[in-house]
Amino acid sequence: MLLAIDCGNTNTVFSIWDGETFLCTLRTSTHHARTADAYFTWYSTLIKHYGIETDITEVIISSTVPRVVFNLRVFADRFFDCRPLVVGKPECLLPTEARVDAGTIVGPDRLVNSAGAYNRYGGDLIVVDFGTATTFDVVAKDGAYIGGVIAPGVNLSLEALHNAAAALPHVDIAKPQAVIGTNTVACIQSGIFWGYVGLVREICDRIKAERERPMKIIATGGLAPLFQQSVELFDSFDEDLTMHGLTVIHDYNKEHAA
Ligand SMILES: Nc1ncnc2c1ncn2[C@@H]1O[C@H](COP(=O)(O)OP(=O)(O)O)[C@@H](O)[C@H]1O
Ligand SMILES: CC(C)(COP(=O)(O)O)[C@@H](O)C(=O)NCCC(=O)O
Ligand SMILES: [K+]
Repeated sequence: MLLAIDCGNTNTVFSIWDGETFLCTLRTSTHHARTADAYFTWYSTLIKHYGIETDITEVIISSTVPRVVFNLRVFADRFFDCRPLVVGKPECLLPTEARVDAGTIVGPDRLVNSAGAYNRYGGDLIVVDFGTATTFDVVAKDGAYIGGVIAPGVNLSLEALHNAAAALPHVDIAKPQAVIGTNTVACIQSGIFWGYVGLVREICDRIKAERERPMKIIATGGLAPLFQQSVELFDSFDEDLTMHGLTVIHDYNKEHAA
């Protein structure tokens, strides 16, 4: 069985893949100082709680936070006696190319999303991931990641308003009743919600115009459905796209191992 780990700047997600389905998905906050022992304590408690029979023999990691990789490597080695595959490291082969400026280190989550999306939907895609940052990954006809867009994440924008303006409270994102807010919370929700609808639409339209072709828009990340329910922004919402991408990259490396 494969343990796939997707470490973002906010959350770290573990999923167990038995070759056909994800048996479970566990989520913890990302914290670089968490030790291998602490990961295992958390992990084994939840596995026991859910009563899942596991036999982890392989681990694959994608991390947008380089500092956490060391402890995750020790975790894989100590508790599963295996050397994890780390996306972005030279020994981890990718099924598709990244055609970007020389010297650019693309976020591994974006390479994984591109590989997962190409496998499920084919080429000519825009993958929108609502994480700490909101990323747009452009996938060419042949599956190559050819660049994209990085915008501040929804929650990050809400936090930035609260942190910088003394009179603005912390607000959770929600679809506002109207565009014109008649109280402070409604005003902030409107600014972020409708601002993001505009941001996503404008960026996707401009990418399509720049590429001069129709493209499918695939959304992932917990906040995508919130946007989709009010306006048609995406062609598909794919909750486990990053995890799927990790299994695709894992399979590719098994097939092509020397
Ligand atoms: N279903 C959801 N509803 C509301 N907020 C969510 C949901 N899923 C994730 N978030 C929030 O969205 C932000 C990004 O989360 P996540 O996708 O886990 O980011 P990352 O991959 O960068 O760690 C975080 O602030 C998180 O709390
Ligand atoms: C853009 C990101 C911060 C998004 O990370 P996330 O929101 O998933 O935590 C990450 O993909 C990253 O650090 N990228 C490096 C630069 C690049 O992709 O071009
Ligand atoms: K992510």
